[in-house]
Amino acid sequence: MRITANTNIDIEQHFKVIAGPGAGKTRFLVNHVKNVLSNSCRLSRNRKIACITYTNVGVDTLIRRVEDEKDHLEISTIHSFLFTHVVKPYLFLIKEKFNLDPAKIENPFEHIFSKGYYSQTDLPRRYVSENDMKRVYWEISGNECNLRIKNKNNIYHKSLIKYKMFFWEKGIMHYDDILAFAWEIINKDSNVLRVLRAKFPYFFIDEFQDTSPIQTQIVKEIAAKETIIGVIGDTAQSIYSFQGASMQQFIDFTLPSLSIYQIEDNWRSTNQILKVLKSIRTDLEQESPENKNGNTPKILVGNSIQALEYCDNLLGKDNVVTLSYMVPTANAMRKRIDIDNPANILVEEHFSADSNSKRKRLIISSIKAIEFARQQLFSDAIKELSYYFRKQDDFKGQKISLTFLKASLNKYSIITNMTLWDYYQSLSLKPFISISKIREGKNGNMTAIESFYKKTTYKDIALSIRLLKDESIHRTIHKAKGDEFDNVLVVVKGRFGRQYVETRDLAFLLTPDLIANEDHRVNYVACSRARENLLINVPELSNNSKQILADKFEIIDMPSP
Ligand SMILES: Nc1ncnc2c1ncn2[C@@H]1O[C@H](COP(=O)(O)OP(=O)(O)OP(=O)(O)O)[C@@H](O)[C@H]1O
Repeated sequence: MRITANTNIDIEQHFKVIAGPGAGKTRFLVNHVKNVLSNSCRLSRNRKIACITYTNVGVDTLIRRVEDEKDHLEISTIHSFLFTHVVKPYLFLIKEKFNLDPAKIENPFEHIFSKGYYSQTDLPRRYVSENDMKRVYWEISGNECNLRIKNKNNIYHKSLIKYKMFFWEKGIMHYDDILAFAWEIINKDSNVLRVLRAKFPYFFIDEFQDTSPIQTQIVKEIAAKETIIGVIGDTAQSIYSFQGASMQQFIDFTLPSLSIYQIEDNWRSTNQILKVLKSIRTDLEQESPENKNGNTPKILVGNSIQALEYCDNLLGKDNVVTLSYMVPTANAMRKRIDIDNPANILVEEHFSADSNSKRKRLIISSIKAIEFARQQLFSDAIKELSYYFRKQDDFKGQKISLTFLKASLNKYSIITNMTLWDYYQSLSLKPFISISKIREGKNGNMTAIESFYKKTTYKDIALSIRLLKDESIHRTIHKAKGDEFDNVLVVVKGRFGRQYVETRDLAFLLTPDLIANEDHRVNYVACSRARENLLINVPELSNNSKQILADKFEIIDMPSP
């Protein structure tokens, strides 16, 4: 059934809302929450509405929009919700199965591959590479939840569990473990579900297209009694397959007497931007109900920093949000450096040549902290650093961290141009830092570690740093999901260390296929964030493509740098 964002639907019926970008899904959710708050007799101080959204941006947007009605609401990401209400309080139920010490387990972390732990497992080196370990995920099959490796048919569950247990023994739980543990717990003791349903008579999930199979399974188990489930999403915005999500999950999702609603229209973007969006996506004829008119979208061909300067001149400095596919590109835009073919390397992976984990952790944390502080994320910066100085001041290392950060920010223009070697030496001169010496080679022959430190720059590392919470104007597309901006510059580059190739990297405009191609969906999400002005930067554009795109875009060549 077709509805609008302001329609009041039956509050005691499971529902699924399907709609394109800017249709008002978040607005619908806010409106529906208000409707439930006003009309439900099943809420109290201890019985709340759970609002789950996939991103921190989503959480913040909802909090902002629901304003002062937050008391009967629990707004969080699915990981944070399941950690707080299922895993943390009931971990003891599965402690034997996974050899866990509930007292030790802290907040979850991202999985960072550990060579040391890997070498202690019986994982067959010939078949499972270190790189494969980045694609480990949990999968439910029948009555079991098993660890698997994406794109591998063989099941290495027992060996993978052994690897994971090394982390758990140290109190380190990964984000994906939360879902598996939550599933194990609710299947171990039905009382957990009973309590959960009693606490949350309504359970709404935004951005449901990015839900993984385990999450869907958990939601269905909650829905079996009492709790009303509502899911909202858009298949064309499914961009988290690397975390196990699939758009099919959203398409197939059903519950007994589920009502299905559709919201059409696009309230966000101008007709000119909608023309671009419609050319990428043919299954949806979105119109602007207010018939918003604006500027023709632009393709800026050439150097990305010149493109950014062009935007500054056209729309005012810092009035454009740049959206990039990869973390290094977003960081490079922030630092106003044009980089080609960024690779997708985690900071920790850069340091594989250094086997001294204490030294490399301190160096990595210090760089992370400086970069967080540069983005005004001071509490993240201090959290990252204070551990190392915890015994050296009366404030658990926070005072020393602050002094370090202040001095580093003052000298940032020098630090950012240092080699890692010089940076490491500047750290070792600080009286409150104790760092073990790097062994140097003899007779002009550098050791592997020395060579890495001398050939890598601080800047190389800084470009790979992911901000935990990114609300800056230079973001990755994934971090901009659910958000909207007046002016957007989508920065298109070669990716994963590959040279830019127009037929592949600009295919989302030239030969779009949102069903089969996640990269196209990611770029579609980027373009659909723009309210007034959409600009796309590409390194080069063939004459043929210029002709194809000329009916939707003004094409502007940047002068040679
Ligand atoms: N019925 C409406 N009347 C006026 N403005 C609306 C209406 N619905 C939505 N909007 C506005 O349109 C913009 C997009 O709405 P919203 O963020 O809810 O869309 P969405 O469907 O969640 O988008 P996306 O999936 O792309 O994140 C917002 O600025 C919102 O205020």
